[in-house]
Amino acid sequence: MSPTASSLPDDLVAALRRFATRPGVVVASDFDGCLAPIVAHPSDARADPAAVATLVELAGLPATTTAIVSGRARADLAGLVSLAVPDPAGLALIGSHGSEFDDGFAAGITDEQRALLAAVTAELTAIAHRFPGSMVETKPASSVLHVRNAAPADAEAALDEARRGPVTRPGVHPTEGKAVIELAVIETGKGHALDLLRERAGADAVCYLGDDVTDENAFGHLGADDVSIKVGDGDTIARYRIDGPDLVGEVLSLVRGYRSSIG
Ligand SMILES: O=P(O)(O)OC[C@H]1O[C@H](O[C@H]2O[C@H](CO)[C@@H](O)[C@H](O)[C@H]2O)[C@H](O)[C@@H](O)[C@@H]1O
Repeated sequence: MSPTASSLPDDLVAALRRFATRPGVVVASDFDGCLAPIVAHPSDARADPAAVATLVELAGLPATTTAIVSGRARADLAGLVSLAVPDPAGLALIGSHGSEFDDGFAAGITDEQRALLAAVTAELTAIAHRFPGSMVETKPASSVLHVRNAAPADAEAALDEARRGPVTRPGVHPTEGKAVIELAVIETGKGHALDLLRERAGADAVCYLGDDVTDENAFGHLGADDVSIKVGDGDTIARYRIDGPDLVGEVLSLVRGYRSSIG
């Protein structure tokens, strides 16, 4: 298949062409805000089926590893991905901000951490009850206070209560994202997940797309031969930027086109 004209920036197209001709590659993307547009309720997020299908097709090419690296719990991520492509064979799904691989947790959870998570979840739930529109999402090693559907003043007050309360507990690792504050009881990092994918595949280069604060950690693990792409607005250390999730499918499709056309 030969790549066609693109609405992507010229320098990004050139970088993707160089990337696709490397002997071994990893192509990975964040989920929310990249493969799936941001929506009001986490359970309503839907990935672009064509973009996910392209990742699956890429995974079928020689020396090509593909992955979705998400902040979501892996089981939640797997459920949403299967709505787009029922059998995403070959596509690695990594949840909990890079900690939850197909083969289980990179780091185990101790009884002490489990107790801390229960306490933190109870505190966030109490905060959510006081601020209408807020809600708590639970994951295997973290809990998230969502304030996207709260009035602006309530949203800020809820986040402040979390920052002054459960965030200060020893052993809690807070991350702020898009209308959320997430409290984990283990250290997470999407960059570490990319390092593992690169190492396991013996890859020469990695291409990663991300839109949120936790994706900056992933971008920080990429080097000169890699392609880092920020999706949407906001400060970033990524080398390239595209306007929004609508263009993610185009990036993946271009890589597939270039990579399928090499001998
Ligand atoms: O790493 P990602 O795949 O981007 O996951 C990051 C978080 O995504 C979800 O929350 C975000 O998307 C929701 C649906 O569009 C939106 O309502 C929320 O405001 C966003 O923060 C997910 O719920 C979190 O668990 C992920 O950590």
